[in-house]
Amino acid sequence: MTEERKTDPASDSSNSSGKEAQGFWGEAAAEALAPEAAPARMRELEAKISAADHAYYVLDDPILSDEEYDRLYHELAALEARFPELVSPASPTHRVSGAVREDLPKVTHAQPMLSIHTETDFTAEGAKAFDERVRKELGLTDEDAPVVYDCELKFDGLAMSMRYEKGVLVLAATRGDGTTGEDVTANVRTIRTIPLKLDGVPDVFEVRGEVIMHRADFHALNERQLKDGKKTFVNPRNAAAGSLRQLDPKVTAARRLHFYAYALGECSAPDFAASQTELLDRFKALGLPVADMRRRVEGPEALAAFHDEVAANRAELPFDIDGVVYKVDDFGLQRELGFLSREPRWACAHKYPPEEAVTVLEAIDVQVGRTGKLTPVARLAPVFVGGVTVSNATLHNESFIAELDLCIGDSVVVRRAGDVIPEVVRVLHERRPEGARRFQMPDHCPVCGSATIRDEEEKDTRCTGGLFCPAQVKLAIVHFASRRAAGIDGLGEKIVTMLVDEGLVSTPADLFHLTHEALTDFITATKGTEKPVRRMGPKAAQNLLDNLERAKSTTFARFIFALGCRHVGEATALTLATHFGTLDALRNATLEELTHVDDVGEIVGESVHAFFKEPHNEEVIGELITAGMHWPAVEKKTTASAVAGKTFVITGTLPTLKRDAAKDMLIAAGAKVAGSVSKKTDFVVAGAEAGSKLEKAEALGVKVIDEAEMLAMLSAPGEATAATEEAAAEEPASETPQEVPAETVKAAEPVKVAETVKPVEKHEPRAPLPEPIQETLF
Ligand SMILES: NC(=O)c1ccc[n+]([C@@H]2O[C@H](COP(=O)([O-])OP(=O)(O)OC[C@H]3O[C@@H](n4cnc5c(N)ncnc54)[C@H](O)[C@@H]3O)[C@@H](O)[C@H]2O)c1
Ligand SMILES: [Zn+2]
Repeated sequence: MTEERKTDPASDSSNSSGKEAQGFWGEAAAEALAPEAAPARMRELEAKISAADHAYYVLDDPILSDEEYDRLYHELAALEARFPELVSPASPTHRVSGAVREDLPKVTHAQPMLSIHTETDFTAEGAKAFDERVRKELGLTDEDAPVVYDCELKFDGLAMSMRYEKGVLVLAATRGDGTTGEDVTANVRTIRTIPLKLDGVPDVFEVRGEVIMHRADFHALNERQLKDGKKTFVNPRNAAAGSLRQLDPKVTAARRLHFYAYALGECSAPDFAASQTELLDRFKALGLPVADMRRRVEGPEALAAFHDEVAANRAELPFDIDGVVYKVDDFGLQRELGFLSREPRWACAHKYPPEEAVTVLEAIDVQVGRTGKLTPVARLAPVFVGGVTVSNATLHNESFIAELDLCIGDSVVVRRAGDVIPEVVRVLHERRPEGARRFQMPDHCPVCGSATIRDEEEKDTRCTGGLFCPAQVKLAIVHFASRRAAGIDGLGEKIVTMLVDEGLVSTPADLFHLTHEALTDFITATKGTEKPVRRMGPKAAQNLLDNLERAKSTTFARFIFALGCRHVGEATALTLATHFGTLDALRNATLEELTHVDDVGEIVGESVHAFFKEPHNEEVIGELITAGMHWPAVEKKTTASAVAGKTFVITGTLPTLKRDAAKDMLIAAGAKVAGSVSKKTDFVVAGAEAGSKLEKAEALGVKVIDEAEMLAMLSAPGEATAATEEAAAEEPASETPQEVPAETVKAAEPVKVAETVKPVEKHEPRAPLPEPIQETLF
């Protein structure tokens, strides 16, 4: 770091480590500078700071982040301390920065408006340093009582002075350069929380405080600006300044500004208040807005405690603050302490680490989530922001990168507020280096190498190797095993995690190769006791194996649903099963054939097509069939029964059928099955102990039937409706298992898969898959 500074004093963007990261900003750089380089560096810093001041105070459109500005400022101040003979009379450190807009009327302040000293140490040491300085100035020793302070929020807005004469608001002015400000009276009158009249105040009464904009209003304003094709504001502080320093009060009125009072300017009653606390209490009693978050305390520990407490509650405030302010409470002591150039000695700002910082985007990595979503992640040159060193930030998706117009190599503004994950919020396009590269989403999954597919609707890119990709395998197996998919009881997330982490299973097909020995094996416990433990108890293991055996006999629709192909919910699985009839027909279907299936459409069609095209998936599907998964042959079209198109609700315990089975039968016959009774319900099938649903049916006059009547209806012919049409209408387009209907089946007994069937060759696309035997019997 030191070396770097020596050889490249102009490098302003390397700001990552060491002393500076703890809040000592540019001072380290100043210490390291060779004396012969000082004059040039100081002139350079003055020019940079002046240019930044102009952009910030006059144009309300900063060209540096606050963190960069403060670092340059502190470097200059430290150089001035080290080389006093080189200090320029026009140095920006000597004046209250700020300037006035030429087209606004000017006001000379009756009393100058000053800045305040900033503590550069963000820790409790900052509070201690201030207290020590105050005690020293006052000549206090350890024997003396602690100093009493008033602690306040440091509002991040712009300072403003309001003059009341005989209780009437006659003038409002911005701080400007401290001596001369801008007359913004007409604009200030539009701020609703500011009283235009005050009762019982001295004849001349100047109230000073901060004009701010709430974060919510700031975001709304920027949205409006975007919509109207106007320039957006960088932060609420600049938006507040831009809104107050306006030629047209109507614009200010529309911007919803707020004001908080914290100081007294000229006042015709010299004894109006004896302390800062009393002043703020009196302001409040007069109806002036005063922030509640303030405290009168004694000694440096209490200052630091206030600093900490406000930090913890900062995110909940509706507006931005950039620190807290400590003020010696007693006005007598304040007078004694006096001023040092542009700053009172009796106050200091104790800031928080900046929430925004500038750094360089070094690379973009891609992570694959549990659902196969590819997420680009920014690899940043480490930067100290929001109190921690940040080197990664999520970039969400390709559109986010496009909207930011972000290239690898760009300088970016990173924001980290509170516990919120760091974000890239802006690109400094004017700093784009030569050779900056655009990012492209990879066309193959970085984890498993399967092809990726772009989902236009959801604006994201996904790995298509759902059955194979290690990033997705846990969720894929949990879904595969879920009740209305393969229906393997006892395979919840916890067991699946264990099986995958222990290396026993890496695809759903591996489940069928689990053995009792492997499941009940002893493993060394990693946490707590060193005693070896069993993976599973013998009984639980046997249950799982039995359930796996049972799950081999399934239906084609359940099988399709279990594969977990994106956008294929239960209803789509049923549609695909009835439309294609066989696994071979489905996996060989062209994109065109798929998108022409009723209720499938383009997005689902593309997803299914990509899924079956991916050799890795095909391999796993082959293994599932070889392992023995089978289903009865599918009857492609059905004659509708009397229940087709009707809506049923099932309630209570039916005498012979499980509710799930009854539901499957109804759906397969083209009925809808709803969860609650409404006017749209055609029939309620009630069993024993039916409760509120039955009452509701009776109240609404919905026909109530029993299981026998339902079965009779199922076997009675109805109008010619295709069963699938109705069922597919309620597509739950999600990845999570919901209610799945079975497809229309022939009442054939499941037959075992022929043992002679060979598994598909690995990685060989379109090699024939082993067929469940019923289908080859056709
Ligand atoms: N990004 C840029 O290019 C750029 C340029 C110039 C200045 N800045 C920022 O502005 C800062 C300097 O601005 P400054 O001179 O106004 O100093 P400051 O904002 O750090 O502190 C002084 C100001 O604090 C405000 N304040 C808020 N709450 C207060 C309270 N309770 N009591 C008293 N005062 C309170 C007042 O407006 C006062 O003028 C820099 O540290 C930098 O962060 C940034
Ligand atoms: Zn993958």
